[in-house]
Amino acid sequence: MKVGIIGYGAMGAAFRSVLEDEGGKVTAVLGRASSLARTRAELPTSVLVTDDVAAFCAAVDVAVECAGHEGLRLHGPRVLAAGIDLVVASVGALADAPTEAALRAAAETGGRLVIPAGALAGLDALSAARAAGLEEVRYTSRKAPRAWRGTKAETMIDLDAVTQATVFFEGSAREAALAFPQNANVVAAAALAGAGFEATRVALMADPQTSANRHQLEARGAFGELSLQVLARTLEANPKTSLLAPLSLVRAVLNLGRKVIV
Ligand SMILES: NC(=O)C1=CN([C@@H]2O[C@H](COP(=O)(O)OP(=O)(O)OC[C@H]3O[C@@H](n4cnc5c(N)ncnc54)[C@H](OP(=O)(O)O)[C@@H]3O)[C@@H](O)[C@H]2O)C=CC1
Ligand SMILES: O=C([O-])CC(=O)C(=O)O
Repeated sequence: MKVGIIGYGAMGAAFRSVLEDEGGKVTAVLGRASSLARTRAELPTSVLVTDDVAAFCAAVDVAVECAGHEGLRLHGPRVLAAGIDLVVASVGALADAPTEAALRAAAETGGRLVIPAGALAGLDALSAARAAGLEEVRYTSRKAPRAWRGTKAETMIDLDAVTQATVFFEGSAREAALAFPQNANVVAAAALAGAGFEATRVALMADPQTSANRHQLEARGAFGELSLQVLARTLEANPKTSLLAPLSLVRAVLNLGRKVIV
């Protein structure tokens, strides 16, 4: 399987490293023109590094998006339309209805759109439980103040002055995913798996006592109750992003080529 990466930042690089440890092969990277030289320098010459979507599509069987909401919106539909399966990290982009519609329409006749759990756990149970009816789904994210820098959180809470775990946002999964494109992709995946973007409730917290990303998921329905917590190590290159996220992308890609899928 020839694997392509769209967006080679912290997640893309971690994904490639783990995929290759697991025996997979990255054959192409699609980046922005402004960062091609930097990306080229980080990769062996056998990997195509390009900003040309057609050339990228010709070089891969499967694509993994690690490029942020705008990157998924720009490239996702074209990659799917070329018949290439697309595993996405920036799931929160689907909280924008036209983007969700464009991706679903392209997947209808093209490659499959794969939405992995990313840094969260429990999406299998949530998705299964939905068939019997979900009454409540709540997600809470707790990250160090530095993980919220450069985001809308800076206008909601004084990240330099926070001394204890503090909630600075409460709302729906749609509101969270659109307002925090670098930090609330997991709740978009939970919403798509379970109760939907409106009914899935979200709280976001800054916690100066933690260096990990803490994800909590609670659900209640006809199936019973679910309560879980992921205390995730973050990537050195980006404290917003949990290591579990690129690991989840690797699992999703490898499962596409397996006969026995767990
Ligand atoms: N599902 C999940 O669990 C998680 C999902 N995410 C999502 O993954 C994304 C990537 O995370 P991370 O790697 O840590 O972020 P980074 O900021 O480290 O990397 C993003 C990369 O995407 C590139 N990029 C931006 N726009 C485009 C574009 N139009 N085409 C191609 N490449 C582009 C950037 O390139 P440049 O150098 O030019 O800026 C950069 O290299 C996040 O933005 C978020 O949406 C993140 C964490 C968890
Ligand atoms: O990596 C994480 O901890 C989760 C994250 O940023 C996201 O969902 O966007």
